[in-house]
Amino acid sequence: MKARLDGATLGYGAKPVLSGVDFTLNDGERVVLLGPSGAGKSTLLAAIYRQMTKARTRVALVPQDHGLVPQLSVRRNVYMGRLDDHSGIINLGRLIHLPQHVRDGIDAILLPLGLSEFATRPVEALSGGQRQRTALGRALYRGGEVIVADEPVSAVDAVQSRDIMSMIAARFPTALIALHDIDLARLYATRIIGLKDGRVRFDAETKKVSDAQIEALYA
Ligand SMILES: Nc1ncnc2c1ncn2[C@@H]1O[C@H](COP(=O)(O)OP(=O)(O)OP(=O)(O)O)[C@@H](O)[C@H]1O
Repeated sequence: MKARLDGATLGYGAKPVLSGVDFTLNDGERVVLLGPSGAGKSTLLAAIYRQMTKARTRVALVPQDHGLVPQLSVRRNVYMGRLDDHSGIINLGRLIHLPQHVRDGIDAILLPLGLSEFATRPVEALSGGQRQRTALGRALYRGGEVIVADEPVSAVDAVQSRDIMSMIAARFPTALIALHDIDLARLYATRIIGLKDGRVRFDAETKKVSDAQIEALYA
């Protein structure tokens, strides 16, 4: 088991966003969260991410806003995925010069993401889809037991989306991902959770979730 909530109430102020949440993320699962905008997908992801980092599980995160440093190059933003593997002094040095072996490791990640030609470009000069792929690159470079990703393919095309989800599946044994694309969720997830109106509406193996259940989330 990677994380667990028992009847949790999650939110930001007096009014909860989600209540009565029972949720377990098991090893080897690929769990996808579905639900309309504002249903609480990011809120649930954040709670699970916090719990796992507190327990010192190595987690790679793809936040919805990407969390990139706009002035730094694609390569350096990807390097950020492993900042906490090194001392401050090493990281400071690498801000100025990335050793060849580190560069090679990063470039191997950039290639399948179609970002090789942008390696030295500052993130602020990239398109939305290129930025999103940079954030994914940072997570793939980090690696770990789990990935937590908030709509990680919202800005890329359908073919790229499938390729990226395959890369995620190959690299991370366990995943918790919020998606908007229902077909992609069905293709990728071993389990789907539906959120609506402050509650978990269903939580089941993908093949046991009906189209009607999913449609009801967005009705
Ligand atoms: N930092 C915050 N402070 C206060 N309220 C917040 C904060 N973040 C989110 N909310 C509110 O919590 C609710 C759930 O937001 P959340 O981002 O979890 O939804 P979501 O399902 O991820 O939506 P989307 O699909 O649009 O990203 C919304 O009503 C939102 O306005």
